[in-house]
Amino acid sequence: MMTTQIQTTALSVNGLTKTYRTGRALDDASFSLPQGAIAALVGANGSGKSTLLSLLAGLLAPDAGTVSVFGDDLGAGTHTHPRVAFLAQRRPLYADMTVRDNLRIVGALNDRWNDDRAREVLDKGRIRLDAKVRTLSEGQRALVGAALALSREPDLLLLDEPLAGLDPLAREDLLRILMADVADRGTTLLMSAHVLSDLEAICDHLVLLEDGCVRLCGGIDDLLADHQFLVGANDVTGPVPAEAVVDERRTDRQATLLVRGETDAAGWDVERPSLEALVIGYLRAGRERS
Ligand SMILES: Nc1ncnc2c1ncn2[C@@H]1O[C@H](COP(=O)(O)OP(=O)(O)OP(=O)(O)O)[C@@H](O)[C@H]1O
Repeated sequence: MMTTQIQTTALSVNGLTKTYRTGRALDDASFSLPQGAIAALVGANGSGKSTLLSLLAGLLAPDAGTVSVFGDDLGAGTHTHPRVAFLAQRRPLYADMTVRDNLRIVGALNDRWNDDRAREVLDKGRIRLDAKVRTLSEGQRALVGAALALSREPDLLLLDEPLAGLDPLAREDLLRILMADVADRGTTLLMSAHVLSDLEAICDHLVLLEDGCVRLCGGIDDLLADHQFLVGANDVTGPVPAEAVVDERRTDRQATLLVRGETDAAGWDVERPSLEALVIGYLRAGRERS
């Protein structure tokens, strides 16, 4: 018997726009993520990633556009949603208090709270409850931040550069804990990152921002299948339509084009991009445009 799987939309963003006094940080951004997606949010410095995450977390009010989380509209002002947790880049913890007191305070502030979940995460990270937060390393603090976020049992977890400043082992610990949550609870993750090699193995969706606009988004397998590198001698001009070319590199001898969609590649060698190469192609093209 055939079964039809109906995909629930975890997050739907439409025309989201935010302007600071310094200028427009997010410009008519639209995308959606299915429930259970593990999505990487990438873009150059200043492209709007933190602004987008703060808007989705309901900590900033948009100038225009809508955000819907599991079908609930967040509305126009600053509204947090009980099914959403946000781990901000600066990991807001009470540094002079113990880990236990941090849990107690954040637990008291949230209706949805599972203290056992926090203790489980801290235990996995070998972090003592009576340790003062200020005595913890960067990696340990990241785990405390993750414990606080995961104990709210979010269905959508937003993470702003969760791996920044962590050594490879601490990154692995944090990713393992996040992935266990995804496996246990089907949590949808959207996390910003600069180092894609960390996320390549675990992410299945990508959202790429360029100057506040969503330049690329979708399932990673589909995006990779829809792009190719065409490599040839520098004098190959080939029948590639200009609008298909995302990025073009030329050295004295060789030309490399990143193209989107099926094109006639006669005269070129065709290579499939890795996720990192695809993202770098878009970022480089974006930098040249700006
Ligand atoms: N509170 C603020 N007031 C004024 N301008 C801001 C504020 N926050 C961000 N910006 C500006 O908005 C733009 C987007 O910034 P944002 O921090 O969202 O980008 P980002 O992609 O997260 O950057 P990074 O990768 O460096 O963390 C930048 O030009 C930044 O200078």
